[in-house]
Amino acid sequence: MSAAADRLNLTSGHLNAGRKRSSSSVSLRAAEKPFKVTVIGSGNWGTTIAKVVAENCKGYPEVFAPEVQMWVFEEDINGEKLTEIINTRHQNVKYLPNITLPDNLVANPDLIDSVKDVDIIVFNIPHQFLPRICNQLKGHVDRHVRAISCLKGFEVGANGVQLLSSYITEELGIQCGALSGANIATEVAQEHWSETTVAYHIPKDFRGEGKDVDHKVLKALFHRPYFHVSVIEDVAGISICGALKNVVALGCGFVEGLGWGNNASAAIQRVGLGEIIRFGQMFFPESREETYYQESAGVADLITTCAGGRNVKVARLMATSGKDAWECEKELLNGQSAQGLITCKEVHEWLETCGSVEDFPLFEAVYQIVYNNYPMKNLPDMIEELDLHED
Ligand SMILES: NC(=O)c1ccc[n+]([C@@H]2O[C@H](COP(=O)([O-])OP(=O)(O)OC[C@H]3O[C@@H](n4cnc5c(N)ncnc54)[C@H](O)[C@@H]3O)[C@@H](O)[C@H]2O)c1
Ligand SMILES: O=P(O)(O)OC[C@H](O)CO
Repeated sequence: MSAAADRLNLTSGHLNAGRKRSSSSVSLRAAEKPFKVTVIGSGNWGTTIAKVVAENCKGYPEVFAPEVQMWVFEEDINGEKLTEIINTRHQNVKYLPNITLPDNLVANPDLIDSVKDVDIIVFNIPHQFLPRICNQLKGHVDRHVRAISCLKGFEVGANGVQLLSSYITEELGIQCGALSGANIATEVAQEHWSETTVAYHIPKDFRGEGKDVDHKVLKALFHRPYFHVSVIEDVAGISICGALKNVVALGCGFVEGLGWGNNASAAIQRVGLGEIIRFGQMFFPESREETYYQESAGVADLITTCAGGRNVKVARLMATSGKDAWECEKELLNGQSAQGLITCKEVHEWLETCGSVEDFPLFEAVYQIVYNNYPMKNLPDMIEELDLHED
């Protein structure tokens, strides 16, 4: 095959849509051996991203193996296994109902079997389950496997506060980037247009175009006509925003539930964006400030989450019902997770460890409301009292 002939000219609608920094070329080299892809996770976002990935793997057989495995945490749904329902009726009736999934997406309840001979793993589970999943995967994933984390949260432990992509790299010894954006799963699943950001550093042991994963491969894997992908390098920036916007969304839900309206919600988002950026500057200086403003994973995700995400809904119900966070999550989400409830505790623990709680009054207020029943009506004072700019 000639050098020209072994390059795929992906349609301009595929690789060239929108402003793109990493993939101005439309040409993508056919893989020597098509990349085999597995998605770990089958919740609301896990199933949606698996649909996106399976559509592209079917569309680009020169680059990807058409069959995509999706690891499913097995559940019994009215006497039937969830995996059987997905594989026969092509719907995830519990976590993404009324969306038809591609028939090349195969649900697999066996985690280890789902990553057999895999080249690319897409992690997409609620982040509290990541340590157990990584523990199970240890020893079963080759060091040349590449990964993308779609999770939103942090890992806080002996190593301080860690990005989940770094945690995956450390636990499994594989290169891992991240995908994050203004992406309410059901809207993406319904193929309503949205944007996202993928961030990935090319590793030192990169084996070459056509043999290894690069920015163009990642764009081909995730970009759809209804899901426009920007590929950048700032893994830390997009991950910080993705994790912390969930904490800000809880704050928005509280003031909305109290009936304070749009001005109060905008104030929380303003303060929240400032704290997100400060968190990045203090603890992840490699993150880039422009990512917060320019990328879908930045302020756009903050806006969409605060408008219609699960965290805001849970916090709103807490305010209107007086019930605690866990009751509200259970009542509203049918087994899905409001990640901000866990993230605000992780952030609090980390900030306490490094004596920086007072630098992040909104994050701290949200933590105190969720875990220690502080009255939400005091939120403005809690932010004001600790305001660094006060004389
Ligand atoms: N849903 C969205 O709109 C959305 C959008 C972007 C990013 N995210 C992020 O993606 C990540 C995954 O979210 P999601 O919406 O797919 O999940 P989800 O909130 O729908 O959670 C349900 C999933 O958790 C699984 N689960 C339950 N118990 C488990 C266990 N013990 N071990 C492993 N898995 C278990 C369930 O089987 C199910 O697949 C989160 O970090 C979330 O913040 C979500
Ligand atoms: O429903 P949430 O609050 O988990 O937010 C969903 C996505 O993260 C929005 O991009």
